[in-house]
Amino acid sequence: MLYLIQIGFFTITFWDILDIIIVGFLLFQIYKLLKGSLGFNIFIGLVLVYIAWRIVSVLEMPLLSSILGQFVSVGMIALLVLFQPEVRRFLLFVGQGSLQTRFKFLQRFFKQNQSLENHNLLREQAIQAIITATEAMVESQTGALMVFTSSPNLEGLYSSGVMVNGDVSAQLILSIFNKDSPLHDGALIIKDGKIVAASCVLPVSDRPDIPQRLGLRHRAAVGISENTNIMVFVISEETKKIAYARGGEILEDIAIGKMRQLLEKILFVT
Ligand SMILES: Nc1ncnc2c1ncn2[C@@H]1O[C@H](COP(=O)(O)OP(=O)(O)OP(=O)(O)O)[C@@H](O)[C@H]1O
Repeated sequence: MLYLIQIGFFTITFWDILDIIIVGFLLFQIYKLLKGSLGFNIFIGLVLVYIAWRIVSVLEMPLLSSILGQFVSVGMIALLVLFQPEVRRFLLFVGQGSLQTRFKFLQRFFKQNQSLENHNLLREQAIQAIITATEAMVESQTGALMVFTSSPNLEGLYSSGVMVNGDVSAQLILSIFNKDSPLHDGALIIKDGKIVAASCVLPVSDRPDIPQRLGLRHRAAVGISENTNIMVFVISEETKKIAYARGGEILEDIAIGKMRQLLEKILFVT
């Protein structure tokens, strides 16, 4: 036996301490459950009877001890009957607590996996939507300017256009760049996989080395990509070619497969 304190015949062991802590915890939980209810007074009454029984037992008063003893043992059954709803609540609380802790890790693991799967699915859908819209615009010789960013400091740019705040879909992109749409002029801005704004005016690059054949749409793509981490795709209305601008440089006439590869690299990568 592991003795912690021993004063003459009076000894306290480690198990006594643990016993007191557990009983204290259980009494506190019962107090929390019954606080404010009528059952609280009954509970206090029963606790007092129990304490009295323990005292008379220690003092070796047999008659009183056996009466109170009977009362306490019948009292246990009465307690269960009287506090049936509270006991149920208590057991539910104990069971729920331990189950929750046990499964918390698994829940977190599955949640993380699920959100990663959702993220990848959304990303794949967004890339496919942009590719589908691009193919359709190339086919119909529709000019387009699409800006991709994750920078939070572009408010100035949005203010020149119209806020959209929509999910990326081929239909939405095609409707925006449709020649009859009031939003077709200017740039579409996609931030973190969302279409944030359309019809935005971009700063035009004045670099002298940009080929003369490239007009304002391409120069605006180069302009916004200079000194920023912004990537831009341009679809030429005139030549039906796709161009890609980044870091102030422009790659003309990229294949649709190359565009998909670039989108996979830049579009809300985790
Ligand atoms: N500063 C700008 N910001 C955003 N979009 C612009 C800007 N300047 C021009 N554009 C867009 O470019 C269109 C004009 O394109 P323009 O023909 O001059 O350019 P381009 O580079 O030759 O393109 P394309 O090959 O499609 O003709 C405008 O209708 C407008 O939609």
